[in-house]
Amino acid sequence: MMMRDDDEEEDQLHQTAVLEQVFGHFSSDDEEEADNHHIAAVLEQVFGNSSSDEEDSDSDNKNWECIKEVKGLCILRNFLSISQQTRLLSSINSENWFTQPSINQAMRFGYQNLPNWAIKLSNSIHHSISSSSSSLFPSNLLQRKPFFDQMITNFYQPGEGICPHVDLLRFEDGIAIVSLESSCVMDFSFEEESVPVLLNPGSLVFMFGDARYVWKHEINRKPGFQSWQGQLLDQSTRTSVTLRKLCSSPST
Ligand SMILES: O=C(O)CCC(=O)C(=O)O
Ligand SMILES: [Fe+2]
Repeated sequence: MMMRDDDEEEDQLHQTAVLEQVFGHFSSDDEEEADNHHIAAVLEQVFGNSSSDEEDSDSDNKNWECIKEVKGLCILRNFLSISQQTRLLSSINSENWFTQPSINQAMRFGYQNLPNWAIKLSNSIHHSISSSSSSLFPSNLLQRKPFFDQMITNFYQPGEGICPHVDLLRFEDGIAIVSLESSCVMDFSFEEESVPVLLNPGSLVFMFGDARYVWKHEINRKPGFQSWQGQLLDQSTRTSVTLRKLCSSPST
């Protein structure tokens, strides 16, 4: 969080006063234990929950990696911390979308129909993209409102993936995919060329231009196909959230 200097100074004074108040009067063991709880509570109040806050700190200095062979394909590997991944997964699970084995995909159309957690995710993706250094991304994409208004959550069992495809033209340029649980390799292909990209849990993929319109993407999780740097990847369940923007006048 950014703070003005004078706010910061005032805040430090406040913290000192609180710490003095907390640490100033240890006596017996019982009292000490009670105090420890109190200290933890006050520290949390003053500094926030440090274990998660440290990890969840702002995304400005996280680094985008752009895949040079596939123009318009960028990935932010540390988009979500472990605790953020856990929270997102539990929000998805509380939708109860995937309680029957036959259902492995949930879609929502229209900004007002997105779950709250998807709106927060969309805001956070927008922030990560717009705070990236220099001109990695086309500026017209960043200015559209809402940034995303369509969501697909896919739930994959081991062995399940997605066939090669280009996303439908009814969606605008600029598509985001957030990966959770099992790592997987997504293959981008164009004519004879194929480029494997590792999608680690917590990563954010953003595709635009050629990566979105020209290259197909595919995940083949059939036994034997998921290998990265010569090593077969462990396959457990995988969840992904894809966010897109519907075109205002739909194409076919
Ligand atoms: O699950 C993924 O990572 C990709 C999903 C996808 O490509 C799509 O829904 O169009
Ligand atoms: Fe897709």
